[in-house]
Amino acid sequence: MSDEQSPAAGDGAGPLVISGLRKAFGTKVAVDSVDLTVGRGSFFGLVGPNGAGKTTTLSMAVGLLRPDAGSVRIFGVDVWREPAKAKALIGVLPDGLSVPERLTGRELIVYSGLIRGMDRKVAESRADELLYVMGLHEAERTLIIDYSAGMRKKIGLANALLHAPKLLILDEPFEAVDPVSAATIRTILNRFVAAGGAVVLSSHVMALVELMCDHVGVMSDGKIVAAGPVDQVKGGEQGLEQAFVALVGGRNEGVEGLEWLAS
Ligand SMILES: Nc1ncnc2c1ncn2[C@@H]1O[C@H](COP(=O)(O)OP(=O)(O)OP(=O)(O)O)[C@@H](O)[C@H]1O
Repeated sequence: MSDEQSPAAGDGAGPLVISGLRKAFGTKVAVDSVDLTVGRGSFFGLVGPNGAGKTTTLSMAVGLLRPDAGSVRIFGVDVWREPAKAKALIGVLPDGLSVPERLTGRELIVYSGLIRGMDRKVAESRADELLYVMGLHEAERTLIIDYSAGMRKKIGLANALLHAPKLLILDEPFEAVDPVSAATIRTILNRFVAAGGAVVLSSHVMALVELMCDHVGVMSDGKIVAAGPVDQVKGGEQGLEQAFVALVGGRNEGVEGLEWLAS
């Protein structure tokens, strides 16, 4: 894949360099020879239809799932050779984050800071700030088991930001999040990138990716079928959504059935 994918990507020590990544589950090749490069100050959107391999790719990128082949470097640090060093540099919002349900939101953030070796006072003051900006301060003493889907997303994002990472890897960060909270999260992420951080996010909302991201990678059937600056990937199409459908192929077969639905 060319350095066109993301600015300043050619030095090999950029925020994220994925090379030849592969993962199969039985006979299903979920991720097939994926190369991706994300440069400094870049906002990268990973898009693709259901089952394309986005979550599998991101899980391998952050050291949660071991690849069959290939490598992932975070600022030059190999995720599988030096996992602790690499993980200190990244903030992760995994897909379907499983969190200790019997903790309150505040406890989750503070304990997470302590586990990361943070001073308790620092962890507590960052927890207060993060809970406030995420609009979760009123729910800080509510058990996570009682959080809504959107609240879980936001507490997960707060957790990802806690240790001031340099790269954020976020699987569907806006899913189930209300528009006001989404605007707040967008502001936080834009500030993070403007300050020199890099963000990789997956999303199904093309308008959002087009609005926020400077670079995009399109996955289909385990492969990257297009990657580069958003305008380049859009090509001659009017919007990213049209380009996406053209790249991955629309699917309307069978829709003319279901006559019973209209009866
Ligand atoms: N643990 C697993 N065991 C078996 N198959 C899996 C596993 N995880 C993923 N897969 C398969 O790998 C493929 C890619 O899945 P993945 O979750 O990465 O896709 P995705 O692009 O994130 O999809 P979505 O947009 O629906 O979240 C799918 O065919 C899925 O069924």
